[in-house]
Amino acid sequence: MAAPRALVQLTNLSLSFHSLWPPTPGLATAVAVLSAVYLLLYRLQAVKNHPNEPPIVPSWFPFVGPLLGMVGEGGRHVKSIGLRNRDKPIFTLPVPRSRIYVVTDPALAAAVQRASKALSFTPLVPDLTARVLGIDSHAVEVLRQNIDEPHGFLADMHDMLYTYLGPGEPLNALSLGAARELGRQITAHAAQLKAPETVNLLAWVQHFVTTGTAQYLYGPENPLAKHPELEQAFWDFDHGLGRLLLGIVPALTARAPYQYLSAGHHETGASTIVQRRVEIAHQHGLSNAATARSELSFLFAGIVNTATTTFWAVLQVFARPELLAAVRAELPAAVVEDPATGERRLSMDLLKGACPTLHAVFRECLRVGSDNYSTRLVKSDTMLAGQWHLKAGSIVQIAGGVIHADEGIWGANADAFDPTRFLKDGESNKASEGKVHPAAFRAFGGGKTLCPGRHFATHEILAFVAVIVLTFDLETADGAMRIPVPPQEDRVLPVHVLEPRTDVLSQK
Ligand code: HEM
Repeated sequence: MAAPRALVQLTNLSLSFHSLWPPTPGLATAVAVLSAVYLLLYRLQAVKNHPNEPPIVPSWFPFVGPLLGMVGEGGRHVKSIGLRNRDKPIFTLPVPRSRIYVVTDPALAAAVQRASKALSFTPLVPDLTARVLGIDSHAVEVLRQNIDEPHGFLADMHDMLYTYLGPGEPLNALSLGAARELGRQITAHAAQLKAPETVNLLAWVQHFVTTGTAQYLYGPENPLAKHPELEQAFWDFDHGLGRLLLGIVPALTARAPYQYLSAGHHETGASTIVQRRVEIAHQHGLSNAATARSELSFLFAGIVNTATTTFWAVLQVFARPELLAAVRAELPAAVVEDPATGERRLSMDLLKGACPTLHAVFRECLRVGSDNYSTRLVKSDTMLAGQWHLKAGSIVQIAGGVIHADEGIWGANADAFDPTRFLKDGESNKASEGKVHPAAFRAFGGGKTLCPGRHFATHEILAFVAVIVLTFDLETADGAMRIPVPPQEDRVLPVHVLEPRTDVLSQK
């Protein structure tokens, strides 16, 4: 016999329920079994693997709850669990047949970074790369060889990147190339402006950074210059990355980068760092097709964080007249004049030291906007900081978003945008006075995976924001007095600095 349906009638806002009670015997049994299974799973998830395992935060949906939460709410899900459990420097989220250990304390984050032999990101790279970039099985095998040993593909690439992007001549040359290219694009754009122009600020900045980065990294024959439609495809890829990581949509194609490599354009027009990357890929036996896909990850690393951080820095400065005035007042100290030609140009060397407010804005944008997770696989059972037992095969995530929002670290105004916290004479200058743990600033990750591009990104972004601030005035498209700053869209996997939840339309 079919169970009677519950009927809800809505009449003049009064509700009349026809109850399922008394239940049929079949329904009652099903409910009893489901309840028992639920209670069992709920209790099971709270059972520790080891007495010293970090405290377990149970999920309302045992085991799969954290994964469902990440699919539905992105990084915000784990961040909100972390913020509700501030008393726990590390906690455990049980997931099917594994554990996720979430670290929310800077000192423990530093301990994770130090334990790089047992806690490593690299074993996760081959599968993630295959999922996101669609590289062939031979390339995946190459990535798997000598993981965490010298002379594997990943180790060689890692060492080369840290050498070429560390302080020194190659970094200076690349920074200068980037600043010149972005400066050239902005100047050309400003020169053709006859009347105020209304733009979507994020898209506007993204355009310059995308085409500029492709140009200075890969040269004039770069795929984006040859196929302008790829610019939108690149950002579609970016916005689909969360789903690619979760394996939800099929991998992309990389035909244009393949054509670029096959024609040998990297040998003639690309930056030295890209030439070295292609060399290493070929030395390890990667085909041009796999190398082309692998390069997409470098283009991605070079573009997305830079574009989004530049957007926030420009917006935050123009949204606060007093901040705009302060930044404009300090910029002349970074401008040098060529005595021979009288030509005035920004000095990359002077920019960071001579413009502390601009530098503080940059760092505060990253603190507020970066919810990234530094992820590690537990390769063998590990006692972290002599206190916490981490089980082999589990995942450790350092929750940047929780650490960046911690009032205990940043002060009572942790949720506010306040660049003075990074200024020596600032009002809330805990950070600049060295009272903040060095591992609390998570925007560039840390330890072995610390972003190799951080020096370069700092030069590039400071120079780019400086050029925009010196070249344009910005006002809202609707003529409102103040430029509003929208909240961040945090319901995504935070694969890079968060974008705004709503568009910012402004007039230049
Ligand atoms: C504001 C700009 C940038 C931010 C916020 C940023 C942030 C990050 C973060 C959080 C990671 C992962 C760290 C971890 O897992 O612990 C990373 C990795 C990386 N970044 Fe950046 N990045 C920026 C700009 C750049 C630029 C401009 C480049 C290159 C030109 C670059 C190249 C890389 C590379 C190659 C990796 C992977 C390193 C590895 O796995 O060994 N980044 N970055």
